Amino acid sequence: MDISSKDLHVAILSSPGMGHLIPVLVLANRLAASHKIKVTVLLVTTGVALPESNLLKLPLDQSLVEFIELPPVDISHLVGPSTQVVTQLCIMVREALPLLHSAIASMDRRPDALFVDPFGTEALPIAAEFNMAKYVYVPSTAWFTALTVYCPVLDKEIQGQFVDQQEHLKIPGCKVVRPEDVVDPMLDRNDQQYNEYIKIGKQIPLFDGILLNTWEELEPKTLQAFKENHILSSLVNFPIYPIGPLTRPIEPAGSDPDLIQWLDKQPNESVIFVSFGSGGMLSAQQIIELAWGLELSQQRFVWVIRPPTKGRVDDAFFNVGNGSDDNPDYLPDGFLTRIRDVGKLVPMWAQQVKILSHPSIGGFMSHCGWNSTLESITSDVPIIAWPLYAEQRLNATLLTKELGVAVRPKVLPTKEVVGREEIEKMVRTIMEGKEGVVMRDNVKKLKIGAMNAHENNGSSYKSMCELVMDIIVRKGDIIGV
Ligand SMILES: O=c1ccn([C@@H]2O[C@H](COP(=O)(O)OP(=O)(O)O[C@H]3O[C@H](CO)[C@@H](O)[C@H](O)[C@H]3O)[C@@H](O)[C@H]2O)c(=O)[nH]1
Repeated sequence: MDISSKDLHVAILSSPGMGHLIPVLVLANRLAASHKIKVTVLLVTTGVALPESNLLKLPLDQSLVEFIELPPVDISHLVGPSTQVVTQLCIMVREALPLLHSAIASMDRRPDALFVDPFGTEALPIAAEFNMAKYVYVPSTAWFTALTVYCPVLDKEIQGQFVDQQEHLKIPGCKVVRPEDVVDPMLDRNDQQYNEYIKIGKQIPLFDGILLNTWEELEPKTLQAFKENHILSSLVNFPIYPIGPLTRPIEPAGSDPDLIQWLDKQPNESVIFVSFGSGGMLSAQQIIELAWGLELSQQRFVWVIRPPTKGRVDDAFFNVGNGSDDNPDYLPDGFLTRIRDVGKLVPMWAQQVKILSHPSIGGFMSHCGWNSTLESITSDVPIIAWPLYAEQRLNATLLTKELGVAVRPKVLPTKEVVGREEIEKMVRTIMEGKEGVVMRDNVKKLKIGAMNAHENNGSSYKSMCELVMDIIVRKGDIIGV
């Protein structure tokens, strides 16, 4: 019996958070649409509504993509007010593992492979029990992944906090990491999220391969380092599948037709879009500086606005779906009247891809979540990099220092307030300065490279075919053909 991709069933486990679910849905779509694979997406839920009801309609081929929301997990007895997001995510998925087990056990057609995101690596024994091939899907860069799998080595080599190191962190074969760019879980080695992160780094290499939402031409050096086994030196031929960029399609006609009509009336590349992902929030003082900076720049803008955070900058991560903000009384006096003709505020959540891909958008002030970054690149839009949490400082450094498609503030926005003059300057730089023209040119070249990667002979297309072939071979081994 010959097995083809049409005979395959893949289950994908998504941890909570829009930044995790969206890339999983997009991957599910791709497997179904291009390879006719049946896909079941299993989402770990927390009882909070998703901010976008249309999201689940994303699959192009509803007959091949099934979506299962696992029953909500309650972790309130396991966390406190100071528990960090990464720790919460790991606990949520851990608590959901028995639910995942029952969901798979009750499937009529047992999946041939289980994909998990980095927070789902503890599902490994479930994949083994059900004879499934197992892969980790990291919806981010190869650089971040290298840091994650190499962190257990750095843990042994380096004394003291990573952020206090005088020298850059070295990962064999890869670009160095500046101490100030380390991911959030590496900021404090005494916090539980550091231990969770180390555990993830140790577990990833136990899978059958890693899928990355990047492409060969974007990160050649780091991908080469993986292939030549510099990073995972204990393993021979550990497969890496750079299958990106996978980005969500433009949202269907939706909630804010007035905004799109307004954008239709603006000149090409004249509007800056300001949004900090699904979880990003700013302090009260930073919101005031940002409002002034936008106003002083005299550029048109669309700003996804949320109330000031009372605590952390990632405070909206688990509950953005619950909020509303119709009364932004924290903005400077008279701001709304003064910006009436040039600025639009969208409370809490916007149709980001629809906005970014609109011809009138000429810049994106972004927290540099990797989905937002890819959406910006594939819409030809240069970036003001405003990293807040997770691996976003690494992404901002990649965008500014290596790819030349972004500017960023001199200070880290999580440490100091970025002043209105600097904001004004950055906005003008990308919207009307010479540097902005260069960045726009660079981003257009990146977009062409990204599109080529998905062509029939493109690197990501080939990588995806190799992945599908790997699942077929493993299924063949199991059923003995
Ligand atoms: O108003 C909004 C805000 C966000 N989005 C969408 O939500 C997603 C947000 O994803 P991302 O930009 O990656 O940010 P986060 O939600 O913060 O994502 C988390 O997950 C990413 C993938 O692992 C990491 O790169 C980030 O750092 C991490 O914070 C994107 O598709 C956006 O288009 C909207 O559609 N409307």
